[in-house]
Amino acid sequence: MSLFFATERQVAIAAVRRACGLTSTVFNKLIKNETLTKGDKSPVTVGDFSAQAVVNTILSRAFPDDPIIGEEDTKDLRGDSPESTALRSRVIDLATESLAGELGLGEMEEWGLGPKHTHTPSQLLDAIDRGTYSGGAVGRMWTLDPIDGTKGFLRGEQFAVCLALIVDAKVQLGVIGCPNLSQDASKPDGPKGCMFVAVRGQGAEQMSISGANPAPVKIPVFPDGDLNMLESVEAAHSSHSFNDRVSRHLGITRSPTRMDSQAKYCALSRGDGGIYLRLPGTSGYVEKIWDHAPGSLLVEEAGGVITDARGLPLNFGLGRELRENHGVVAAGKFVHEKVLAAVKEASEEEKPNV
Ligand SMILES: Nc1ncnc2c1ncn2[C@@H]1O[C@H](COP(=O)(O)OS(=O)(=O)O)[C@@H](OP(=O)(O)O)[C@H]1O
Ligand SMILES: [Mg+2]
Ligand SMILES: [Mg+2]
Ligand SMILES: [Mg+2]
Repeated sequence: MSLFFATERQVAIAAVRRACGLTSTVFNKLIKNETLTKGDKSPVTVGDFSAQAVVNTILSRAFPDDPIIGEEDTKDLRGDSPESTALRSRVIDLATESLAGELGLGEMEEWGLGPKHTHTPSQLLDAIDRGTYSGGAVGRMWTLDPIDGTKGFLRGEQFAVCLALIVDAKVQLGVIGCPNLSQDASKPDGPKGCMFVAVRGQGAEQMSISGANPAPVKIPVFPDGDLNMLESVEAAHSSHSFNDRVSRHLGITRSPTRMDSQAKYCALSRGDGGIYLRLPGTSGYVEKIWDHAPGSLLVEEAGGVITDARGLPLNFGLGRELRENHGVVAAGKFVHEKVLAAVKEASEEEKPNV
C-alpha cells in the first residue's frame, strides 16, 4: 500500500536528523559572541541560523514549489559590521559542512544534494530567507523552528528541531528531533536523542535520531492521581501560578515537569507527563505556528486532543501566528475535557488570564 506523504516524511526526517547533528556540533563549540538577542529579547545563535539554512536547502531542492515559514531570517547576518561578518561566515561554514554529508535520500543527486554538490554563501543566506513566507489558509507550506527552546539549548537542556507540513491549514506531517531527550523516559540517565514522527491518519512513532528502534507512541490512560503537568521553564512563556491553580482543581498532587521546547509535546505523546498547559502571560505575546504545528499533530496521532484554552482548534491557516487562539491545552482524550473545565474555573478566579 502506498502511504500519503511518504517522500515528504523521508525528506523531513533526513533534514531534521541533519539539523540535529549540526546543533550538537554547535553546542560543543559555541562561543560567547555567537548568540544574539533579537528584537523581542529572545536569543538566537549561529545554530538556529545554520540549522534553518540546512533544512530549507534540503526542502527547497526536494520540493522547489513549496513555501516555508521559518522562524529566522538573515537581517542580522547581511550587514558589513565585523560582528555581522563573523556571524555570517560561521553560519555559512556550519551549514556547508552539514550539507556535505550523505543524507541517505535516494533522489539526492537529482535534487542537487549530497557530497558532490556545493552551496554558495549567497545560496545559503537565500535559503534561510526562503522561510519568510507569510502563510495562509490555502496550499502546501512547511513550517520550521530550527531550534525550538533556544534558551534550553544554551543551558544544555531540552530543545528541539521542529518541522511540519501544512496543507490547506491542516498539519499533515510533523517531525521533531530532540537531541537531549532520553530515549527511554524511565531511564533519564540512559541514551539520549530521539525523533518523533507523525503523519495524519498514520499514527505517531518515536525512533532514535539515527532512525533506529522505531516504535509507536500512544498517550496512556492515566489512573486518577497519576497525572502531572508539563510546562515551560520560562515563567514569561506560560504562567506557572495559573497552572498550579488548574492542578489544584484537578486534584493533581505530583509536581509539574518543566521542560523547554516542543519536547513537552513529545513527552506527552509517550505518557511522560499527562497534560501540557500553556496559557499566555500578560505580555500580549501571540504564539507562532512553528512552535506548535508538529507537536499538535503528534499529540493527535498519539490519541490525544489539543485545543486552545477556550476549547477551539488551533488555526494554522491565519499566517505566521496562531492569531485567533488563546493558549494551548493538550492532553489524553479522557483528560482533555476535564482540563478545559478546570482552566475555566481557574480563570474565573484569576480574571486577567483568560
Ligand atoms: N513571551 C512569550 N510567551 C510565550 N512564548 C514565547 C514568549 N517569548 C518567546 N516565546 C516562544 O516560546 C518558545 C519556547 O517555548 P518553551 O515552551 O520552550 O518555553 S520555555 O523555554 O520552556 O519556557 C520560543 O521558541 P524559540 O524562540 O524557538 O526558542 C518562543 O518562540
Ligand atoms: Mg527563537
Ligand atoms: Mg520555538
Ligand atoms: Mg526557535
